[in-house]
Amino acid sequence: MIIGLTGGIASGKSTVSSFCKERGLPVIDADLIAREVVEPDEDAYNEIVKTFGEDILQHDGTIDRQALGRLVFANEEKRQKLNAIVHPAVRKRMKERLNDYLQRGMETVILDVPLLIESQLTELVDKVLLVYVDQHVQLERLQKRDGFGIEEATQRVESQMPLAEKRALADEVIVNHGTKEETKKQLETILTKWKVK
Ligand SMILES: CC(C)(COP(=O)(O)OP(=O)(O)OC[C@H]1O[C@@H](n2cnc3c(N)ncnc32)[C@H](O)[C@@H]1O)[C@@H](O)C(=O)NCCC(=O)NCCS
Ligand SMILES: Nc1ncnc2c1ncn2[C@@H]1O[C@H](COP(=O)(O)OP(=O)(O)OP(=O)(O)O)[C@@H](O)[C@H]1O
Repeated sequence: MIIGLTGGIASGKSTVSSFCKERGLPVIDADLIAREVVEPDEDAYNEIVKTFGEDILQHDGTIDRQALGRLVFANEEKRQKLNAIVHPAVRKRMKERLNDYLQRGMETVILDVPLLIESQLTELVDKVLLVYVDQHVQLERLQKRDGFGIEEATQRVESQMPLAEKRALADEVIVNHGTKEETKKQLETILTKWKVK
């Protein structure tokens, strides 16, 4: 079974995916792959520099993620341009990793993809598991974790489909308002229901 783990920025996906890893389940993390495919020897890196200019580079030539983030989350057209460069490469590498795991005989694989629903990647998965929080909790946790002000945090949250809408498209929902322990219990209940070993 291929499980698509999704949510919104700072909703708690990494928290849930680390519980899955602790339990021995293989997790493919789209955020990590999105970092790999923009390293300096990759095609997407050259496209990004061509599109956004050298101002988004650090002294060592790697992409300054803070600077690029400030640009794209303040401008929808720029965010779409970045998506058009990065997403095909992420999709390709995710499929390769998934095939590797399946060939090695894994019965369950978790795809941790923040934009699973927005990017129509649900076709890759058998079940969609959503990590949900109310928007005020999401904004508070995002500001606390990344040190953003309310304006920057709001821009990032609003660049994604509202979690309330994603809820209707998920097979199961973990509500991540309580303690991390309570979240872990919800995950266990769902995995048991899905007969994941
Ligand atoms: C804009 C970038 C440079 C900011 O980097 P930064 O290190 O600050 O954030 P990071 O990559 O860890 O992402 C944090 C969260 O932001 C959200 N997010 C990232 N990219 C996007 C996007 N294009 N649109 C909406 N939300 C996004 C996701 O919820 C993600 O989990 C980076 O996010 C990026 O290259 N984004 C484009 C690729 C992408 O869509 N990645 C998401 C999964 S494929
Ligand atoms: N149940 C919880 N109670 C309190 N804090 C939490 C809880 N779950 C997650 N957090 C905190 O909220 C922040 C966001 O969680 P996490 O990093 O797991 O989200 P994410 O969905 O993976 O985010 P992103 O999409 O930005 O990568 C983190 O600082 C995390 O420690």
